[in-house]
Amino acid sequence: MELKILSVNDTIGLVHFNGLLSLDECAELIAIGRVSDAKPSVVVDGASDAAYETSGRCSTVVAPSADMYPLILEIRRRIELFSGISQENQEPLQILHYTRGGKYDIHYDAFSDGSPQLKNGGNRLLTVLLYLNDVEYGGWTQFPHIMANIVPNAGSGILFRNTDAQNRQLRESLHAGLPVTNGEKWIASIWIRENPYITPSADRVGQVVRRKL
Ligand SMILES: O=C(O)CCC(=O)C(=O)O
Ligand SMILES: [Fe+2]
Repeated sequence: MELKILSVNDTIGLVHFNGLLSLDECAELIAIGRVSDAKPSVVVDGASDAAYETSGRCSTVVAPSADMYPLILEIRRRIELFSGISQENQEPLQILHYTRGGKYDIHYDAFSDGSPQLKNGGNRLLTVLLYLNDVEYGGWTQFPHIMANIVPNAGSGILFRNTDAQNRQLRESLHAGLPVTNGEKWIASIWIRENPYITPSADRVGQVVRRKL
């Protein structure tokens, strides 16, 4: 693995890198995404803890078990080395697929004060996004406060901070996945918590999913 740093922004510790995954590994993750039972992506409501589908987040998601796929275990290990934060603090790796028009409107990954989600390992300190394919056009990850636009390219990725020194939402970490204008977009995402991640119990997750358009 030969990691190259392409650019850095200090305000949110945004590191744009290349080479954490090989192109073959990107293709393998996409293949895992294709064979898995993908569901519409959801957004978690900070106050109520409900997860809901919304037109503001238009993609499908799978979180394949790391026990089934050695590559996913290996990626978790690499992210541990790269981020300097224990693997235990990582939420499960998600593979996201956006088709044409797919997007994720402007949002914070960190939870706001008082969110019940904070009980599952504290706040989301860091986000790692791995771009798995070249998008024909669009699908940039945009950070309006720091005026950064990241163009998704296979094998590249970004890491950034979501929280300030008090582990509260960092204003400048606001970001969006802009609409895919042409082609499709595959990414893998991992959120890294303050403390070891506690998986919410399956039946609770099942209960909170409801449709809100
Ligand atoms: O698709 C993107 O570029 C952004 C994804 C994102 O912000 C997220 O999954 O939290
Ligand atoms: Fe995000």
